[in-house]
Amino acid sequence: MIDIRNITKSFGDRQVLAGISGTFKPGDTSLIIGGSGTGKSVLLKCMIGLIKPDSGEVLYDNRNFLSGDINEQKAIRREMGVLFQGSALFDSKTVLENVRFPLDMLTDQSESEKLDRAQECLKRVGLDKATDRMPSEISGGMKKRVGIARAIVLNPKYLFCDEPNSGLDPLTSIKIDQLISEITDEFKITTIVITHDMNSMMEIGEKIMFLYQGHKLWEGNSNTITQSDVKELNEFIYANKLLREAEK
Ligand SMILES: Nc1ncnc2c1ncn2[C@@H]1O[C@H](COP(=O)(O)OP(=O)(O)OP(=O)(O)O)[C@@H](O)[C@H]1O
Repeated sequence: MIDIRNITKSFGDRQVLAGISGTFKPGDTSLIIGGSGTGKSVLLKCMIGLIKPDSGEVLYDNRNFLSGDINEQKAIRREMGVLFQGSALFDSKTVLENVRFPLDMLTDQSESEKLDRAQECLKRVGLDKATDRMPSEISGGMKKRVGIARAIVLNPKYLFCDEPNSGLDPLTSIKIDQLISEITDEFKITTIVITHDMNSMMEIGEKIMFLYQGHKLWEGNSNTITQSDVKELNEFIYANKLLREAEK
């Protein structure tokens, strides 16, 4: 369970997060949605420790990530998996080496243990036959799968995905969403996905938080999102629908 409490962040005199609170549960794929520049990525970065908020708390299973002691912070970091936008694979490493990388960096497992675990994760994402390929030789959807395998290789309790569908066609996007959702459910991970993809919202939004100009304006799920009376959310959904129509 992740609890965020009253997170604020400004850059100069521009307030980007104006006091965001919320709870994210294990086994749920929770979405943070909103238009461009509304603070989604900054919020995610505050949660994983890449940006220090001006105020507020982030609790990982009741452990205070921002003001806890350094060893506790390290332990929490070790329990996080992150799928970055664009997958962020190492171009000079094979698929298998990319997935093995966190094990090389953060564990003292034997070579065979690391190999087994990396292969197991690649199998889980359906890429066990692509282990020796280079990132330049695989499709965008496969790269995302490698990114997911790498994000789960250390068995995370918390998984963060920043725009996992960016650059993918609608069908591949749905498959990636389903994979994230299945893995979340299977391993009871607390997963947070940043997206502005309408399909994702309808397919995997067990909990959805809508940000608008640094404020949380609405919270609900894929069943309640179309019934909201929040004008800004309805406009966001409408704009998304128009975009989808235009893409057809
Ligand atoms: N390091 C920074 N320094 C100054 N301003 C920043 C910094 N990081 C983000 N911002 C600003 O904070 C605002 C929110 O940015 P953020 O990246 O969180 O938006 P977003 O909702 O994720 O948008 P998008 O969907 O386009 O990625 C933007 O106006 C951005 O320019």
